[in-house]
Amino acid sequence: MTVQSVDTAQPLALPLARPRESFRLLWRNTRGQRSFVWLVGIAGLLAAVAGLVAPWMIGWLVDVLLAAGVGGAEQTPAAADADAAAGTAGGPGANAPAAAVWWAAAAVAGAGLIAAACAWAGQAWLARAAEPTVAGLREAVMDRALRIGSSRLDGTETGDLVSRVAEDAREVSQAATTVVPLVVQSLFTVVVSAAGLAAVDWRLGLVGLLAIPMYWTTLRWYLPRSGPIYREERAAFGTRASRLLGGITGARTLRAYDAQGPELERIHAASAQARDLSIGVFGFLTRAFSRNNRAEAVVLGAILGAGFLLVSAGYITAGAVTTAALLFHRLFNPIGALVGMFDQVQSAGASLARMAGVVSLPVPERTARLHGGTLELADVSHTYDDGTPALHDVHLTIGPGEVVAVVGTTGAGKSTLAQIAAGLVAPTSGTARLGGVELVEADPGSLREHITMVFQEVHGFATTVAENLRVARPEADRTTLEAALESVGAGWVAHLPQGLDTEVGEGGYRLDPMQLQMLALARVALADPQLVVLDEATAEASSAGARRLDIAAVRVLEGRSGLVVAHRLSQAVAADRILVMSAGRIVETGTHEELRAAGGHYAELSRAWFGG
Ligand SMILES: Nc1ncnc2c1ncn2[C@@H]1O[C@H](COP(=O)(O)OP(=O)(O)OP(=O)(O)O)[C@@H](O)[C@H]1O
Repeated sequence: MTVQSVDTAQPLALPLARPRESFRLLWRNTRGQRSFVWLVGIAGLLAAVAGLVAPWMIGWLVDVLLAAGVGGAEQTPAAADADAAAGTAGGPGANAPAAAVWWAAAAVAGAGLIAAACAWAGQAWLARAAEPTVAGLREAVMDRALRIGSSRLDGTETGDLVSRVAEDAREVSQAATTVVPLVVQSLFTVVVSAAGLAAVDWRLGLVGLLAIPMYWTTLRWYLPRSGPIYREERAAFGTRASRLLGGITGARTLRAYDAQGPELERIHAASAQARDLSIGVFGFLTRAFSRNNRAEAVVLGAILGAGFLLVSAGYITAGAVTTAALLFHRLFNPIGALVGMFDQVQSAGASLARMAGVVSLPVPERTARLHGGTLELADVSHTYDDGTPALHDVHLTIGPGEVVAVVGTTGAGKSTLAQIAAGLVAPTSGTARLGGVELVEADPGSLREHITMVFQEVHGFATTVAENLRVARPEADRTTLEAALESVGAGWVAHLPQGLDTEVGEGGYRLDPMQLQMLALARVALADPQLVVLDEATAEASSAGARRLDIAAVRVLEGRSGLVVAHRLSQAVAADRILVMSAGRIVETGTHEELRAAGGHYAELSRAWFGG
């Protein structure tokens, strides 16, 4: 049994991590991949810098051509300086403009190749960094989810926890491999191009800054609207899909009643709604981008206007203005992409915060070692987090080798008692001890060695039968596994397609509930604990199967103490003592004969079950 840590002092809702904690967790999980993270950064920076070459070269070319008198333009003083720098001063020869064009073309092509190589390498390195990081993150969440108190897992938080481990991990993983590369590349391009713009001329750089408030206004307009619109569209897609599926699966019934018409109308209505919403989303995106385009047109116009004045005043060359305008133009796509991806980044950030929230849950230190002995529950009461009372002042002692059965109506508190006896749930008041040591303080490994619990719903892990058994004892060899199976009468495993190596669980060989229960009992034999807690372990099987399971349970209990939650009275008859529970209390105690003679609840149940 995997004994989970117990912490009753937790608040009910699973927490969300703050952005800083989320980032720290993410960074911690990049351990081992950091060199790839840096390489991604360097490749992104190089690609962005290589992207500066084209605007720069075109600006230079403009100056060279102007200096050469191509287009009949007059040379400004600043152009003359540039000319000197370009080595074409003193009157260009006939070949100078042509050579400059060739040089510029070669530089642009070279830079393009470098940018492409960097983008390709960056993408490959990012995959190397992101996949193990997200896998580590998922494992960290899973690890914590398995170690926090099982009372939390059984409560209202289960769904939340499952969605954090499954959906949020998928969201983060998708973002890491699709959105993050684009965001990183866009950010580098924006920063490097803006720096390039300021380096060309600080005055033009200042004019370029005008774009920031304009983009900001677009973002403020876009963000609050985008989330609800996309959510509505996704919900409409979901409705359409389920309507279509319902129509297909129910086709025979619809035909039988000749009721296709109304169902088709409903499908049509759902499709029309999804279509209209998609058109609306398209319109919304167009409006968002047109706002961006407006900002870009205004600022580009301002840069050209300011450039005209600066060139006229002789401060800069026409080539510099060309470079500045092209650099500003380079911002358009990445900024558009950043705005478009903002809500995806936000949603991935929210998922990361939810995952980090699980990892931040404290797992209390438990160090006490158990040494076996008598199980003693004293004054035990339990109320679940949602306020449901389950147990009231329960006293129970199970000595070494003693088997106690618990019977009672549904909701009487049997399972709660079993989980407290197994150390899986901490009672809200009172104590549960084994050999004088409190179970809630016992080291999980020590608890696992001494107490094993079998639940009614036995899980078959998607792996081989052998690995399913090794959950209880990882080092067990095949002979040990076979002996354990034999001891519970599960010889049928040898007749499975690949015997112990048969894959079971999701997608594998389908084991029936009785077979799964037998594997669970074989696990108990492998774990070899002092105390076994069986919670309705045979309730699901058919009567023939139930008899075989009863025998297996009796064998597993031989030489051990046991607490058996018995749904069928036949399970309780052989017990040394029987407890009858009602509304969270133990109302009768005794052997089968004593309780029958007493004429109380048990006698009534017994008459109904066995007759007479
Ligand atoms: N995780 C939980 N969160 C909140 N309430 C719970 C939880 N588990 C059980 N309860 C409630 O506690 C009470 C006792 O339940 P428990 O499962 O211990 O009874 P039981 O005798 O084992 O019932 P059954 O035979 O149906 O399994 C019931 O009212 C039940 O609804």
